[in-house]
Amino acid sequence: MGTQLLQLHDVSLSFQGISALNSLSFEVAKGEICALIGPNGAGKSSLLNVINGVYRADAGDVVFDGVRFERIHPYKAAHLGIGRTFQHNALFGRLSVIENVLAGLARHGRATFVENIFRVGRDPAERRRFRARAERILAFLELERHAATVVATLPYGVQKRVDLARALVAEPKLLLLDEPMAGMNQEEKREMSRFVAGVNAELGTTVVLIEHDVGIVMDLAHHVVVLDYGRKVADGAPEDVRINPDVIAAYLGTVH
Ligand SMILES: Nc1ncnc2c1ncn2[C@@H]1O[C@H](COP(=O)(O)OP(=O)(O)OP(=O)(O)O)[C@@H](O)[C@H]1O
Repeated sequence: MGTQLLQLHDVSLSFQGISALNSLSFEVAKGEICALIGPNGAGKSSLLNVINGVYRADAGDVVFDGVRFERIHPYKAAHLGIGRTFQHNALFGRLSVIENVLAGLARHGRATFVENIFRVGRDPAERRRFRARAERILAFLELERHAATVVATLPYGVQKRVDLARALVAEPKLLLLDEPMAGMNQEEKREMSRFVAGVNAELGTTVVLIEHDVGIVMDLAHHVVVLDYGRKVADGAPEDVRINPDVIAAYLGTVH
């Protein structure tokens, strides 16, 4: 798929002497969907946290869109074009869907988050532009009819899509999704997969996602990286990774 958008070189990270990532290297090509899989505690979330600056690696470096860094502040990562959703719901439950989506632009404008959502920002042109962006993303994710709905009243699967909208409204080049389908039933998972595939194909966003459901991963991802105890055990096309004996031993045989 052409050039690399993200490269990790020998990244290591440990917590109080316990290794979470062990000299990990891999690359993500521009325009692909890359899935990170591996048993619980393998280091998947830690890896996303290093890429977007929540954690600082002990060693190694990251190159994103031609910019090399050993450490990066999460604000800077967002400005460079790295978007993120979290494993646990980080939405504002009492605010509406559009207010939550506007919160995804808080780091990108001149007005503060509160000014934006309550429409009292300093710059009316910016406010209009942000609202138009939020409305476009809601339409793309088929959330328009929920725009004014308080998030906490929506079904879980729809809330996860609002979380996706909030990450996407900033128009990231790279979208990091931490278990976007966790806790969903099969129908919700299929629906979410369809939206992630649509974001990738139609908006051109490169995606790195963590997902435990191997069936979903095999259908959705172009590229799969398998971690075990902070090390990479496989890296390749889904059809090759699926038959790799190390993967079967490390992951596919593990019950979650
Ligand atoms: N903030 C932290 N403080 C201490 N240890 C941590 C911290 N974050 C992660 N770890 C440890 O690092 C290792 C990797 O954890 P991580 O959450 O990255 O794995 P994971 O593959 O995302 O797991 P899961 O599938 O359960 O989310 C684990 O041993 C975990 O206990």
